[in-house]
Amino acid sequence: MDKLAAKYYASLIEASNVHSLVVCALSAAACATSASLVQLYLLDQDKTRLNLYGQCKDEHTCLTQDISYDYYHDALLQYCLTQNKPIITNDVSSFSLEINFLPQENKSWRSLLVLPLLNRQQIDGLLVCASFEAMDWDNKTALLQDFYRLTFIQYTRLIALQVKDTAPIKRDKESVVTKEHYGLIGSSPAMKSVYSLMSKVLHTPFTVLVTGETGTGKELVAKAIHHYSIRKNKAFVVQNCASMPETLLESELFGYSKGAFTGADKDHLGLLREADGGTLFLDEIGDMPIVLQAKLLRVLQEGEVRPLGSNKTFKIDVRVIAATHRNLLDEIKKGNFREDLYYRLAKFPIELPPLRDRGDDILALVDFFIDNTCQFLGRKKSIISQCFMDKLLSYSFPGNIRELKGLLERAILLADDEQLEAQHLHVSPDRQLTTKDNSLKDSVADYEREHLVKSLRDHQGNQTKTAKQLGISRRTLVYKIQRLNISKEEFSN
Ligand SMILES: Nc1ncnc2c1ncn2[C@@H]1O[C@H](COP(=O)(O)OP(=O)(O)OP(=O)(O)O)[C@@H](O)[C@H]1O
Repeated sequence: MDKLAAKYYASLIEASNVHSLVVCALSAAACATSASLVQLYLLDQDKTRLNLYGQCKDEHTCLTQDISYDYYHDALLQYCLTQNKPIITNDVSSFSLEINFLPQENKSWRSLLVLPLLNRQQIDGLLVCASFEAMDWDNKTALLQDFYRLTFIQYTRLIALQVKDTAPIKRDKESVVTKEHYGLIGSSPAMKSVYSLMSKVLHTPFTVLVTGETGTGKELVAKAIHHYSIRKNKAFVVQNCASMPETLLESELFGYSKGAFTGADKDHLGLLREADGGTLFLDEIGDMPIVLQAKLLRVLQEGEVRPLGSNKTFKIDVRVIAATHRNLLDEIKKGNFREDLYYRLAKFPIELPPLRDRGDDILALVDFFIDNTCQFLGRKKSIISQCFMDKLLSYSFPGNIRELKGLLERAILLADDEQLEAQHLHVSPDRQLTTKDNSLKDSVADYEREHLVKSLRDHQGNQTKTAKQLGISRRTLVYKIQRLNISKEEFSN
């Protein structure tokens, strides 16, 4: 990197948008390491999702289309993020763990470097370098970390500039993150019931069980409960119970003392103690091994934890929020989940509705994600064509909000300009709503049409007043008028 440093540092400083910044950061790493593959992952604002921002493969740099990367299933990446330790090996095949983040190639990957990237003492991302040859990367880590520290400073500056440039963006009322919505987007009746439940449990120490299909926002709700509660200044600790083997999960959760097992060369606090005073979010609780369920129940009942290999117990004050997409009552019947733990966890259940039951929320979410993605990419805000929106609205979203977000990010990247057309939306045809659904859709549309026309008539065609009465934004109203093909004659007296 030394020789190249000047060139890349200069490009870093000169980058005028996030896109060119990422390209520069990837090229610099590829050049410094001579790796065949360089990937840059960044954590999202909430520090829960890892997004693949771009990769440089065989000197070809590109921003990726599959932005969100579900790293919970990659123990290696999780390890680097949680332990803040790089992984360097010249024998990738010796790992017993599956490495899903490296693309399948005809040859086998031989060397791997996974480097945690620090931004003001916090881990904000990971740099992955891989090669088919043996490499000597030990002496590159400090250089790369320094370079990326500067990249983060520049990144923050560019984002701030973008925000300033686009201000004042007047956002729709429903896309504004309001306090009563706890930072979540959506004001459908189904979501309002969720907010009401959240408001009841916020200031209690109750354990909460958040259920709902995958991608409905269970983790986001857990985080909101923490951030709006009196525990907000203490830790919010996340553990996915499906991503680790039983013994590792046990030592992660309960901690261990030095010498408890081979390799335990120092005391390990464990997540329950790390979350003391704060909140522990146990995702995919339905997948927790049954032996650990019994141990967790004991901790919840007694309010104390005993690390592995220790005879001391420690008092803890932790609010546990658990989440699952499984039906725990079914799991109890199958013998996979303890009934006593279920009743302990489900003291206060919150069920999140799937996206298809959230009515107009989809419009607010689309607006929100498009805004965020375009801002991040330094692009003008995308314009949605009618055919794009129609295709979107006739899709059933099995992956819910996460899928919606991914589809929009991909569409924005695929579009050559700011206009989003139907061909930019890659949805599986067998998930388009069926004819049967369509007849229901038509009846709903007929009813909606009638209701809108009446409301518009009542307000002499005044859109602001009509939107206010209907509890939607003016922009949504305009969109609906267009979609339902309502002409002016129909509501003017
Ligand atoms: N109401 C919302 N407003 C804005 N973004 C949301 C909302 N709900 C979910 N999201 C976004 O959708 C994605 C998925 O959310 P999250 O991870 O919380 O879902 P989940 O139900 O926990 O998923 P899984 O079951 O797969 O663990 C995240 O990027 C999250 O930020």
